[in-house]
Amino acid sequence: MPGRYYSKFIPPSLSMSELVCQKLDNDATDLLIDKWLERPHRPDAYYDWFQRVRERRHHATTNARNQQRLLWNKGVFVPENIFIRTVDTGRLIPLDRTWVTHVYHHKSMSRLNMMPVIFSMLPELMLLRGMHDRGCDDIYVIVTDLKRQEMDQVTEYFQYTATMSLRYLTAKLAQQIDEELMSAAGAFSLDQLMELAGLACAQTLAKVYHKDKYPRVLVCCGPGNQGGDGLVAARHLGMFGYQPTIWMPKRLKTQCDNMKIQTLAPSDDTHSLSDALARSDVILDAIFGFSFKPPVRAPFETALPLISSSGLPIISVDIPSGWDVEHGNAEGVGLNPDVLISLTAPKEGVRQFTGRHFLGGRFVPKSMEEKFALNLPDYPGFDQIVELPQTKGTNGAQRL
Ligand SMILES: NC(=O)C1=CN([C@@H]2O[C@H](COP(=O)(O)OP(=O)(O)OC[C@H]3O[C@@H](n4cnc5c(N)ncnc54)[C@H](O)[C@@H]3O)[C@@H](O)[C@H]2O)[C@H](O)CC1
Ligand SMILES: [K+]
Repeated sequence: MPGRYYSKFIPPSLSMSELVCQKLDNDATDLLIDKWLERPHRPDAYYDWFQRVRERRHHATTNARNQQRLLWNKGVFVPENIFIRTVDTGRLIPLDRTWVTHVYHHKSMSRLNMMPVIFSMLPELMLLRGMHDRGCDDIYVIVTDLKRQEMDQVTEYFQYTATMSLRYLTAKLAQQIDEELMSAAGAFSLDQLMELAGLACAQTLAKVYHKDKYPRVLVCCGPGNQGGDGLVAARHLGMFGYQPTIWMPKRLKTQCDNMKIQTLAPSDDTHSLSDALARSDVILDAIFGFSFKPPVRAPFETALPLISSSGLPIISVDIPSGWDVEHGNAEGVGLNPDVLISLTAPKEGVRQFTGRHFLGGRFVPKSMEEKFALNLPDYPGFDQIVELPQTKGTNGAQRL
């Protein structure tokens, strides 16, 4: 992993490591298991359970079901050098952190007292075994070739994320922070904030959708400040070499006109939107932000389904339009974007968002970050955006 970037909010993942995956045959697996069983221990429920796991494995392979595999690379096979991978993400997790984050939560382990073996590998393997019982017979054990110092860094990452996590904002808190940014505590003007927010949106789009393949960006702007973010983003996208078109049923903005960015005539019908969708490669959804209150009103109640049915990739600003700021897409009327760029801090409603998730709004003073316990991630280098880990929806077990 040397030289590869990860931080407290960008977890180390399989793609960052140079694993040599190896599939063990049954004899080799047995040898390894026997070696573990030789480790000093008192025979207990874990020992029995692991024996049963072994038997089941033999039974499974005899019946030509999925093979059990241990995967590792050339690293030295010692507990300090071992990560496991969770079944539902592609993350690598050091064993000691796994104990905290997963063992306690696994139903099948609840009847056992786990404390005596907290530092042992065995329950981890059983845990994995138990987790995989539902879907497959593989045990994924990944031995890395990380140096001690790198292991410490990764462990530090997990310790950090176990104790701190990014705060998700309610609508009220988002509004309060917004106001505070424009009070003496932040001393920003609305235009300044919007400029930085719009730049972050444009950077996110450019990072995910390259201009050679997705030159025609349809920027859909709503009636509030988020619509302003969209206009700023359109201007930056124009500067970056994209060909933005603005759909903004409520008002016009001179800067974009000056740049000859095509703006569809404001209108409450959605014909112009339908036409524009047919001529676009990607959509920037800057319709509703944290002041949205359902249900969706005209003309957006027609516009959102039109946008969804276009099949074009969508990047949403702050919250996918149509989602309740705190309860998400419970009503099912909102857009389902591929990418989300949250501003300042993610909103409660997007906890379940499974696409690529970026954070922008690199303008929050440290004092405000601490006051509101936002636990913001570090922005890399001079970027206006930082990508957050995807919350769920990827199955690491299938990705290796
Ligand atoms: N600090 C920051 O993070 C900054 C974020 N910015 C962006 O501003 C929006 C919030 O702006 P606001 O003007 O408060 O609200 P909206 O953009 O969400 O728009 C409200 C707008 O929409 C209308 N509306 C509300 N509900 C409905 C509905 N059901 N149907 C139709 N229309 C509806 C309402 O009447 C208003 O006109 C935030 O999300 C960020 O994107 C700032 O740019 C900079 C600081
Ligand atoms: K939005």
